[in-house]
Order: sequence, then structure tokens, then C-alpha cells
Amino acid sequence: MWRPQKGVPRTAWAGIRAGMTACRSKDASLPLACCLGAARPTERREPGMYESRPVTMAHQFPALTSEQKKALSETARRIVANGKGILAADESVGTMGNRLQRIKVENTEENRRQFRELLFTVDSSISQSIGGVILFHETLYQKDGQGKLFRDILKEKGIVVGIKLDQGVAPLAGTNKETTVQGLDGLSERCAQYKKDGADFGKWRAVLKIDNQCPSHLAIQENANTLARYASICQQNGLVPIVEPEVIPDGSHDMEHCQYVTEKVLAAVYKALNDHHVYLEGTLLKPNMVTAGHACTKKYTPEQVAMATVTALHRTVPAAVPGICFLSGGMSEEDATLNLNAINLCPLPKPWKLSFSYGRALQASALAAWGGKAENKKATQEAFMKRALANSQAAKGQYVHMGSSGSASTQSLFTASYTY
Ligand SMILES: O=P(O)(O)OC[C@@]1(O)O[C@H](CO)[C@@H](O)[C@@H]1O
Repeated sequence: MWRPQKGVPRTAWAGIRAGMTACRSKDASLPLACCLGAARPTERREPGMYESRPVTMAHQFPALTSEQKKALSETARRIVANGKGILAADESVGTMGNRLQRIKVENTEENRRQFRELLFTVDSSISQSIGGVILFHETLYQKDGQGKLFRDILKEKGIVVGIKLDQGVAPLAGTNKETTVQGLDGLSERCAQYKKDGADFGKWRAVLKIDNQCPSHLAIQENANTLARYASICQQNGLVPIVEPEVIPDGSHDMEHCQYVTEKVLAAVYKALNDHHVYLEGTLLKPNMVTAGHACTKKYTPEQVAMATVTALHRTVPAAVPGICFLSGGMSEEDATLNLNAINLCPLPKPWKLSFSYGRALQASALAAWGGKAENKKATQEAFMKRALANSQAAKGQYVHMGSSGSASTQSLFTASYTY
């Protein structure tokens, strides 16, 4: 119950009450306006109204203007709108080399370009399933066979262009082979340049592992703080940060232990993001799903994975975050889709869009179909479109597994110690 308090004019309370009611009303524009710090239309700011209250810290040194916040939150929401997700095509040269080696194709710049051209030049209906594509530095400046920049091809399809910003991992001495992430030095300058060159979001992957004494307090805190510093720098330069704290699936731990660790990691990440004044509405989270370790003998259903995953997120990720786009972490293409579908059907509150930002689970069938041969263009693009559509359906909880998936789509894509 709202009760007038001594020293506060009655009309002021009426204004506050009206403002709160308006914020709870069905007018969708109001909550956003409130989050951006705009005065509520019905609120009367009378002299003396806030006299007895402390000035809030956020308004003393605002990190972003209302316009910057609006642009960031619009971009973030656009990427995950209506069942859309992200194609993570940001494999570094070395990681792409491992992928190409599997199909016996040499890891040259031209071969990497050719495969990515096939992905980016699929039919423009792809934009109903893919809202954003993450690129590696080299790819942002590559062109198709006709000389058109990849980034322009994507933008013309209405797809938001992203860029991988971390520069790989470095050891944390005195730990059980744990790591931190490199790339903060000069990051602001790189972000400014990438923004000029057409990128509107960034990605930074931190790696945490489950093992004896791992993840350590140091690894959790260091990676959370580094992710938050990166996110703050991105936002200052107009890029939506994708925050990726990956708990990798190496090990024989069960799903319950993965849930425990994932919650600890995510809680630390959101504390650090808050400490660094990161505007959550202008971010996206890219976490692991909660699964058992790769070597665990106990098997779990997609519904069990979904319940553990949404429970962990529900306990740690604020509702202000517009979207959570899972990584595929070595799951087969089909498992990644089935788990995402189950996550969207999970009967727990889900205030965020729950979608995908898959690398391996969107490209494995396409890579196998391509095999480095130009004549396989049609098969390659069909395979990619098929996975993109399946994951878009899963992001809406509408995927129906037909039972006859190709062999590539059910093969495990696990790579041990996937730290680059
Ligand atoms: O786990 P996945 O879905 O294959 O890839 C997830 C991912 O973050 O890890 C890779 C290595 O950084 C990136 O290419 C990709 O964006």
C-alpha cells in the first residue's frame, strides 16, 4: 500500500503512484523509457520532492547517454527478434584449420573465404532465422567472387554484423591450467575502427573448466571482471557486447555439478557487469547449456538439460537482458537443436529470448557437404539453411524432430580442451 509520508507533499505521492502504475501498464514504450532514465509522462517533479533522498550514483557519472542506450538496446533486440539467432562464423585461423582438416581441405585464406561466401550468399530468406553473424577480423574485410564485401552482403539481408574481439586465452599461473582472456589493451581503438567498418556487436569468449580445484575463485573473478571491462568498452564505442563465459564440457562430472558451477560463474559475471556500469538492456549473453561432462556415463534427456539450464539462468541472469544465445559446445547439430527447443518449452519463467549463437552446430553438415568443391554449392547452402531453420523453430519451441537427420547432424562435434 502507498501511504503518504511526513514531509512529502500529497501531490508528489500521487505523481509517483501514477508513474508506477503507468510503468506497470500495457504501454510497451513506457518501461523502456523508464529504463533509459526518461521522466515518466505522468510524474510531477515538484521542488523538494526528492530532498530527503540520496542522489543515486548512476546519475552522478552516467556511462551512456539515453541515445546510446536506445541504439544498443535496439540492436540487441533486433538480433534475437522473432526466433532469430546468431551464426558464429568467427573461427580464428587456427580453429578454422581444424575444421578444414576434418574435410581434408587446406587451411588457406582463399579456402576460408570460399566456404564463408557460400554461407553468406544463401537465399535472403535466411534473415528470418539469422539475426546476426559473428565474423573474424580477416572475414570482415573479405569479398565475394564479384568483389562485394561480405559485411555489405549480410547488411543488405538485414543481418547485423558482429566481430570477435578477444585475442585468445593466456595461462593463470598457480592454477590447474586455468586461463584468462587477452585483448583489453587497445580494445577501445579496435572497437571504434570496427564500428566504422560496419560492425554493430562484439563477442568475447572466456573459458572456465570443471576439474580438480576448478574453476577456482581466481579464474571466476578474473574472467568475470575481464568480460565486464570488455562489455563496458564495447558499449562506449556503440557495439553491443556478447558476453560469453563458457564452462567447457570436458570431464566426467554430472549435470548437477555443471549447474552448480554455471550458476557460480554467471552470478560473478552479472556482479562484475553491474560493478562496471554495463547497460544490461544493450547486451546479449552467450552461455553454455547445463549438460553433463563429455565423459559422464549418465545420460540426460533434453527436458532435463532444459530444466537445469533455465533454473541456472533464472537464478542468475537479470530480466533486463534481452536475449540469451547459447553456444553449441561440441553437441551434435541435432542435440543442440533439440535442447534449445526443450529450453523454450521449459515451464519456468523465461523473461529473455532464448536463442542460439552456434558455430559447429550450424556449420558441420554444410562443411561436410562442401568438401572444398565448388560443384557442391547447392548442397552446402541447403545443409546450412536446414540447420538455421531448425534452430529458429527451436528458438520458438516449435521444432519437430523428423527422425531422419543426415549422419553429419547427429555426430558429436566435441573437441577436447576447446580453448582455441
Ligand atoms: O561451441 P560452438 O557453437 O561451436 O562455438 C562457439 C564459439 O564461441 O566458440 C568458437 C571458438 O571461439 C567460436 O567460433 C564460436 O563463436
